[in-house]
Amino acid sequence: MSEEKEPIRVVISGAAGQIGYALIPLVAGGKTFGPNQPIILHLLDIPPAMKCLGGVVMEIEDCAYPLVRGIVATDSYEVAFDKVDWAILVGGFPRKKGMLRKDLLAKNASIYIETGKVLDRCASKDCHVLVVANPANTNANTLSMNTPSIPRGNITALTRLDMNRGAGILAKRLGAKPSDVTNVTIFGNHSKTQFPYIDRADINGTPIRTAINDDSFLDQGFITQVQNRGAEVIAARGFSSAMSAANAIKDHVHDWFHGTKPGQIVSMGVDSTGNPYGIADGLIYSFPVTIKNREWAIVGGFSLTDAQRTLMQTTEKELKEEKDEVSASSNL
Ligand SMILES: NC(=O)c1ccc[n+]([C@@H]2O[C@H](COP(=O)([O-])OP(=O)(O)OC[C@H]3O[C@@H](n4cnc5c(N)ncnc54)[C@H](O)[C@@H]3O)[C@@H](O)[C@H]2O)c1
Repeated sequence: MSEEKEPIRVVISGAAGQIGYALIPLVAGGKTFGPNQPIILHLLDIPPAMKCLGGVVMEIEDCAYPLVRGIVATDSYEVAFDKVDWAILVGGFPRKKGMLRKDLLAKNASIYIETGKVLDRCASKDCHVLVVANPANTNANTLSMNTPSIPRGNITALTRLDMNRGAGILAKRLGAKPSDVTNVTIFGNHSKTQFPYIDRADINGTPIRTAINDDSFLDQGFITQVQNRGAEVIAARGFSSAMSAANAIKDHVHDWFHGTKPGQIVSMGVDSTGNPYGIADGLIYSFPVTIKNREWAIVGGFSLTDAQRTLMQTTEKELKEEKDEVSASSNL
């Protein structure tokens, strides 16, 4: 009989929210870290959400998950981040009606400065961090500037949902299985400026451009559809994507933990410093990556037309502006 693995500590912030409710069953049920990896769940939320979080804890207990070896539910950052190995940061301040982007950035910057400071002090020095809360790339960058003792490569932002959306749209158009569409790439920010790139994507070995045979759709309609999909879900449901966001978090963390398969390329918001695409250093920008031993590497050499380079620069410009706005609001 093989020896049981040591449990790892996994914190989910914003655990009482919509995404938390859809994500916890995936993490607790072994879909992220695998069916043999015991976990201790740390669940963080703010004081007004503690009653609701108490109900979530009861439900986790009632699921009797074999892998869950402990639950810590708290509104204290110090308790939540104590010795954690993985941090999935979903908690943040939502955009309210009439709120300026500048104000949203400043509000979340203050949360992610504090989160970074406490994480740096309390978490494992090899803590792997995924930031989900929007503006995800910029929150991840703000956090990283406040975690000097955690490697910058360990801080990432979620763009896997955009990648999955792209694969889903292409598969639907082809009447195919989404899992047959591989290597759709997201460049840039998790926002409406993101650039979904399909010239390395294929379906069962056939390039997507050949299979779809409609350049005007691929170079325009498809891009706009992926960029606007989140807003479409909000307009229909009245809430932002939660089931699909949780599923994408599961995919991101699963591939980071276990590594990518041969030939598989995934998208993650990662440190842009030294990237092979000429994007400015010091951003958290989404690139195509492969992953081995829990370290990602950017895949270079994608061929790009001038129009595609312009799309990459548009989303880069937005990230630079967000970074500057955060610096101006917080003297980072
Ligand atoms: N990157 C992506 O692909 C992606 C996709 C979907 C949603 N999102 C973002 O994820 C975030 C969460 O979405 P949701 O639908 O679960 O929202 P939600 O409002 O249902 O839940 C957010 C939770 O965070 C908590 N929270 C607020 N401030 C906190 C803080 N300082 N510390 C800890 N917890 C805090 C809230 O109390 C709430 O329980 C939002 O910012 C949303 O825009 C990102």
